[in-house]
Amino acid sequence: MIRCENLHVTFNQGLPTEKLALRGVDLSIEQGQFVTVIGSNGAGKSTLLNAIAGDIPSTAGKIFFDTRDVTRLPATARTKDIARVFQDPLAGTCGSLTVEENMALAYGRGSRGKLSSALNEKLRQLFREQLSRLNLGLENRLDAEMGLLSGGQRQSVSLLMSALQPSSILLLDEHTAALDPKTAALIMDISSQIISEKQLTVMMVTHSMRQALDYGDRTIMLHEGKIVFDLSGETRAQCEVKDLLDLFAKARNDQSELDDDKLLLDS
Ligand SMILES: Nc1ncnc2c1ncn2[C@@H]1O[C@H](COP(=O)(O)OP(=O)(O)OP(=O)(O)O)[C@@H](O)[C@H]1O
Repeated sequence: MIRCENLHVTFNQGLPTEKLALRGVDLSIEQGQFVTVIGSNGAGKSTLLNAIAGDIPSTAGKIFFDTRDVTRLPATARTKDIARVFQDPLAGTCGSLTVEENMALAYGRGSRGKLSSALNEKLRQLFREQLSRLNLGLENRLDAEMGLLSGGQRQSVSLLMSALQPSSILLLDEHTAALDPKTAALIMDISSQIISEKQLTVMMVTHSMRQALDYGDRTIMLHEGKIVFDLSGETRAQCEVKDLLDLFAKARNDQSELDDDKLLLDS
């Protein structure tokens, strides 16, 4: 379970550039729940994920994993709970290491110096099995340098790597946004399989309203650092993309700006 209580994040506090990115987020996500997170540019979506992962310190409020108060724990102390996949395929993997070395790191086999000895045939077989799920032929390219793979291939490996970790929380930050539609669909398909196999607690940021409604069991919308609505159950099941846009317009009380908003992308 993830619980945020009155979470605040302020950047550049006390400076002319001060920015209140999160302004009192209260959110409780049950174990195994899959929450899609939407909101316009600058609404605070990535900041919320970063604060939960411990990459950004909170200015006020608390964060709990189950009953553990992790608010003051650094990101390194949260990695056993959290796996992440980012928008940028380069962000989650190391380009100068091979596919199997990257996967071994995710598997928790230590530093590069120890990688070759840690990589045994049993582990390679596991990696091959995982990679074959992608149908991209990567199971035959374990020794290829990650930097030589395409963005989509690299993102696919990042996703599989997230599943090799023993974590219970998966944070997806627009992880299909940089991919072509076919690869994006493949990644979403594999994401769904991994999430249900491992019964993960998931937060997925997306700019696609369609994706926000088609995946998961709850949708929250952030606006100016606050949750402006929270949909689940029958209300969400009945909700269409147009209804989401209407709700958003009401929350912002500013219909006119919607036309320019990236949220209108409905891919
Ligand atoms: N490191 C930082 N320093 C200063 N301001 C920041 C920093 N990171 C984010 N911000 C600001 O905080 C606000 C929230 O940013 P955030 O990246 O969380 O938005 P977002 O909802 O993820 O937007 P997008 O959809 O554009 O990625 C924005 O105004 C942003 O400019």
